[in-house]
Order: sequence, then structure tokens, then C-alpha cells
Amino acid sequence: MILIILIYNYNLVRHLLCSTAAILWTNKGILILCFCKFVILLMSFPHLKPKHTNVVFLKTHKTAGTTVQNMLFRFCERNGLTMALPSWRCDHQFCYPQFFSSQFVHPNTLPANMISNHMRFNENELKRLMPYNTKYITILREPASTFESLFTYYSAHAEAFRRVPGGSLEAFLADPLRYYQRGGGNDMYARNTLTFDLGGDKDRPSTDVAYAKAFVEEVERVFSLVMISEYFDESLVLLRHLLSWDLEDILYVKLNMRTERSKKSLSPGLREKIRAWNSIDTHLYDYFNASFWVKLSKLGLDYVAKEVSLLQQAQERLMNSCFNGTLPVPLKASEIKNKELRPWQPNENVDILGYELPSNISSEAKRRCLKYILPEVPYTTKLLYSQIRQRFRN
Ligand SMILES: Nc1ncnc2c1ncn2[C@@H]1O[C@H](COP(=O)(O)OS(=O)(=O)O)[C@@H](OP(=O)(O)O)[C@H]1O
Repeated sequence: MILIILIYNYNLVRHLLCSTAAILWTNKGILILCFCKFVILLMSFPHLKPKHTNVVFLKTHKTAGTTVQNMLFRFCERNGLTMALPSWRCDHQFCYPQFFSSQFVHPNTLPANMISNHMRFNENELKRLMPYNTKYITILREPASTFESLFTYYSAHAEAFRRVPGGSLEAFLADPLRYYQRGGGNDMYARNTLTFDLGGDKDRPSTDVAYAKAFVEEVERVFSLVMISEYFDESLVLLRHLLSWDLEDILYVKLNMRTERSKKSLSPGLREKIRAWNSIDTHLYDYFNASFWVKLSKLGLDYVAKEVSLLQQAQERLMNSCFNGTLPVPLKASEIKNKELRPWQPNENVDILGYELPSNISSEAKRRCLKYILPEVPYTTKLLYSQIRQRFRN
């Protein structure tokens, strides 16, 4: 009993001691009563549970994954945890688009608590690498918006997109198979990218509904939480509950956004064409969007709304302390003086926005706030170096 109490946090110990210690030792019946009270307390105050610290976050493409990853990087740093990071030869991703292998992990970032850089999901290899009680989390975005983002972002990288006259999304969708070839350069960005990232077969025909259904079941079996990009804050509420984290653990600044100029508007007809071309992703999204709302309802929609409002108030306080009381102004890379804070720009037709900190905030605020706006690539490198240094110190 004492052991169990000790592994829970101070507040709970204090509460238990105050209310029950006096009667704890009087007889065995009361001991059982104490245990029941302990269980009820844990159920009614999930935040009193210890924080869950072993997490696989499968970062899918163009779904707000960088914002989640940044949150996880900061969580690891604050709590002295280890984030498994790619080895040098894999760049800042785990040798994507190959299936993930434990060989792709930098040895100085093992054993790990978390892993979150882009990879193609491979359950067996991750199971070998991560602690037994690891929670698996991922994020999906509505397939038409995801594809529009992919199409612009990778217009110079994916062979299928490069072939389209004038880089026209309409032309591509009028006859995708004219431009897309299975096995063509970077074809994973051009069809069912979410399915591919999750380890599935992106080229199954849309008529193979049985495959799509089986794949959904597979994802549901492995992942404890599938976040939904359109409901990002609600997703964070579910994440916080799943992992018993504090409000401050889920604060974020929105990263990797495009300028309005870089976006194409989608007519309803075009949306439908994208969904048909990415039919397995559509199946996945529709299923997990529906089950997401079931999860929220179980928690209570009013309760979730209250939690979202608390999160947004905390976000506002963060913005006040980091950006002098205003919302951070997203800047084009060329407008950001500190080169480290410039997000990667895939081609000249797309502007990926970043941020800079005001020069007149305290050095403490600078140190704390910088991490929120550090783009994925420099943050991955920084974290790798700091974990290596830590390893050699110990
Ligand atoms: N908090 C939050 N809520 C909703 N949407 C958000 C959020 N943070 C980032 N974003 C949008 O996510 C897109 C970038 O996704 P990723 O970071 O996953 O891209 S990447 O694959 O790592 O390059 C990118 O979408 P597009 O602007 O449409 O490209 C971002 O604007």
C-alpha cells in the first residue's frame, strides 16, 4: 500500500495522509476502506496519476505533426527524458520513405522514451525499441486539405506533380494516372500519403474496400489516440487525458503554416476528386473523425469545451510572456533575421512561415520561448547534440 502511495505524486500523498492516516492502522477493515478511497481518488482526479512518458508519435505528413512534435521535444527536455532521433545518415527523418528500422536510430538516443520524427510506420521494429507500456499516437487531417498542402509543398519533389502542365491541381485530378506511376520519384507524396506513412499500401484500388476496412482496424488496434488536425485543441485535451499531462505540457505555437498566397482554394467538385484519388486516406479519416467525436462525447462535450477554453487562456498567457502581449506575427523566411528560426522552404512557389522573438524580452523568456518557435530541422539537431552531451556526461 505504502509503495503504491509513494509512486503517486505529493498532492495525493498529502490528501491521503490528511484524510486517512489517523484511521489507517486501526484495523484491517479500515485499511480496505482506505484502498477503495485511493482508487476513487485516482479515478476522479486523473491529473493525480503520474505522467505517462513513453510515447510513439507517428508524424504523418502535412497534418500539423510538426506542432505536436515540437511539444513532445519540449516535454522530453523539461523532464529529462530521451527522444529517439535519426542517425546522421537518415537526415532529420528515419530514412523515410523506407519502413522504419531500429538501425535508423542514433545509438546515443537509446533507450528512448519517445520517438516522433517522420518515418514509415513499422510496428514490430518499434515494439523492439520502445518500452512495453508505450502509447501510440498519430494525427490525421481531412484528405482534400492534406493533399492540397502536399501538392503545393512537394510540387518540385514528387515526379507525378512535376509532370503536370503549369503545376495545375485541376489538371492532375482530371486524370491522375496520366502523371502518377507507382514507384515514380517520391510517389508517396502523390497518393494516400497518410496510409503510406502508417505503413499501408497506398496503391490499393479504391474498389478494394475490404483492404481499407482491414487497414482501419489495424490502425485502431495499435493507436490509443488518433488526433484530428481540424480539431487540434480538442485533440490535445484527449492527449492530455490519455497521458495524464498538465495544461502547460500541451501549450504550443502553430508551426509550418503556408501563406495564403501559397494555398489553392478547392471547389466542392475538386474536393470530391481528391477524396476519390486518395480513397484509403478518406476511409481512414472518415472513420477516425467519427470515433474521435465518440471519444469526446464520452469525456463530455461541455467538459471538453471547458478544457479547450482553459487551454486557450493558457496559450494567451504564453503569447503575452513570449511576444510582448500580442499574438506572434508569422513571418516569411526572408523576413526572419535569425537564420536558425527560418523553416525549410521546399520551392519558390511556397512560403512556409516562421517567427522571431521580440528583442526586448528578458533572457529567461528568450530561452523558454525560443523552443516553441524552433523549426523541426534545427530543433532535431540541437536535441541530438544535447542528448549526446548528456550521455557523455553520465
Ligand atoms: N495547431 C494547428 N492546427 C491546425 N493546423 C496546423 C496547426 N499547426 C500547423 N498546422 C498546419 O499543418 C500543416 C503542416 O503540417 P506538418 O507540420 O505535419 O507538415 S510536415 O509534413 O511536417 O512538413 C500546415 O498546413 P498548410 O498551411 O495547409 O500547409 C499548417 O498550417
